[in-house]
Amino acid sequence: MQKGRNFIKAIHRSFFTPISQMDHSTRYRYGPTLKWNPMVEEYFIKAYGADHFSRISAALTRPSCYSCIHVNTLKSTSDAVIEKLLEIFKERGMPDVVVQESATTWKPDNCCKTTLESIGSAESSKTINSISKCQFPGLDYVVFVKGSGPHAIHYGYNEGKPLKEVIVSRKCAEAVLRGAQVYVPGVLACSAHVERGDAVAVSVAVEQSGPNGGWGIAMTRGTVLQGSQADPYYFERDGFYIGQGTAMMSRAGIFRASEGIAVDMKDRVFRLPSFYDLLEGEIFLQNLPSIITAHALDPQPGERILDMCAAPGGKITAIAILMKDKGEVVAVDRSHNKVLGIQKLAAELDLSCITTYKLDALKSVCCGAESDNLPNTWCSEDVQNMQKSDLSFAAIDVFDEKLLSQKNIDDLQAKDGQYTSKAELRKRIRKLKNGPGRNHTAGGRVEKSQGFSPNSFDRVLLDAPCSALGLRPRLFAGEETIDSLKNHAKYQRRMFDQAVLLVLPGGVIVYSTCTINPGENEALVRYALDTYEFLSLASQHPKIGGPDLTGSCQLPNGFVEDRWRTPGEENLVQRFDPSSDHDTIGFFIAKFSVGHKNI
Ligand SMILES: C[S@@+](CC[C@H](N)C(=O)[O-])C[C@H]1O[C@@H](n2cnc3c(N)ncnc32)[C@H](O)[C@@H]1O
Repeated sequence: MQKGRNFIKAIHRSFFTPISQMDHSTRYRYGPTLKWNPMVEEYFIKAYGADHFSRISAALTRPSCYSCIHVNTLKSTSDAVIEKLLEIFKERGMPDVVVQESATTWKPDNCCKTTLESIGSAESSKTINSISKCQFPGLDYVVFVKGSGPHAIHYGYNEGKPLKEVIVSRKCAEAVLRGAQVYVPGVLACSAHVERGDAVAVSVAVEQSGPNGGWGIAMTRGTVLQGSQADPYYFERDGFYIGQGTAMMSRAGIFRASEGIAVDMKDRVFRLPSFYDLLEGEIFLQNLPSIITAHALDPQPGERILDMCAAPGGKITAIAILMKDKGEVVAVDRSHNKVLGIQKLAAELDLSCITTYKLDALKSVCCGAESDNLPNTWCSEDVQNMQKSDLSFAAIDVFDEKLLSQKNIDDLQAKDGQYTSKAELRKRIRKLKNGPGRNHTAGGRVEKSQGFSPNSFDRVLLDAPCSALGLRPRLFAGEETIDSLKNHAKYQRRMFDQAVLLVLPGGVIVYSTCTINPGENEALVRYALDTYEFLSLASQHPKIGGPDLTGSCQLPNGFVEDRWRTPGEENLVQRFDPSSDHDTIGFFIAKFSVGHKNI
């Protein structure tokens, strides 16, 4: 840790510019550059071309400029929802929200500036939000609410009078950019003498590369900011200001409390209305590509459907709604608490056709009598070993080390009044985060599944755990290495093998990810078609995403070699490009028709 701090200080010194020579007006702005692992960056530049990749990289740092609302058609209609939302916006002091003719999506140009230059110079303007029904065929139950940004914010900097500031963690900042408030655990540093009610500028500390090639944040929670160049990450935070808010606690209070809102955000770089707790059961927020994934599966009422990685449950509930709640929809996830989350969402939406199980998707085929004649690989040691070593694979699943902060440890030690091992503390902190645990959950029970018989589902969705490099907004992307990307791909192929066994001949498999990594997308499709000759790519409706990448990619050092689609097949998949006009997250959908199985 000390080494890292010295390294950061060295960087500070080497870039030191006397304060009088700095142009502070450009410092307090939002114009981040995404950091990648250099090898991964080189791979993506090869795959996309330098210009295209730099557009993708810039788009990832911004949220989509609209919120996408899925209306539960079993309970309501888009028209009714639009009317209710207008009423709610009026009550919230936004009487000028207008209803627009149906929209496809909003081009970023119309609401969010696309280039870093324009981000830096964007003028703050009054937000006129609009609301409209989606125009894509079959998606009239989707409602878009337009937001705006990036806005230049006047933080009130005066020469010689430092701003009161708060530095938040990256995860916290990404949530704030999506419309959240700043909560106490997200605050890393705060100016001296901040009192409740003070206006504070909010910036983010993003991981920096350390001397040993890793990434880290060399800052202790509770750091005092002086508003000078000696402050931690002073130079690195240039262009990483996400808005201004009112401190809801004093500086001391923020670092003493364990929960609550620390800063009530009043002026945000991106203004997107919050839908928290709104019209529960009638609507839920869902990315457009996720909605389209459910359509691509084309589930029919009465069928038996499996979602192998179902939590938090967005796609499986969308599927159940498309099936009019008729049929058998099986939702599995390996996480007990996440399965409870699916149950909660299904109950909220009043869906009764969904059955949930805790199950490791790598073991989803039951290896009983029925499957005795399967090739060894399906239940082999290989698969079991992968499960043991896969903890680091599920990027969006990672345990939040932040919770193991010294303060949390101190609090728990103080409560106990005795020494407790770090492992025990970890367990308890996880409980604090995840709730009381499997045997003490309020209400729902989670059943464990032993797996399912081969050829027992009409359709299977594999919305695979992935590197999540398409999720927006994202302020750092350096954690993924070429090796970790390869591991994701291995894991996904093993899961796909299980999907192939479970689906009936004549059935459908839909594979999707929220990453821009072709090694987890196009390369999986190549693997599937090369391994199983009875699979073929099927066309998808509606088709909104672009074509996939064709050809192959090999780095000069031979590290990555991916074979992708062959020309002619590329239009059968949907690749959602975050830098495209649709302004969605980065996403990939492939749909396979299953012919007569010869395994
Ligand atoms: C991309 S998310 C799925 C999102 C979900 N389909 C939705 O639309 O709400 C991936 C999920 O896979 C789960 N997962 C990861 N590894 C798994 C495994 N081996 N078996 C089952 N689920 C797994 C994670 O817990 C995570 O919830």
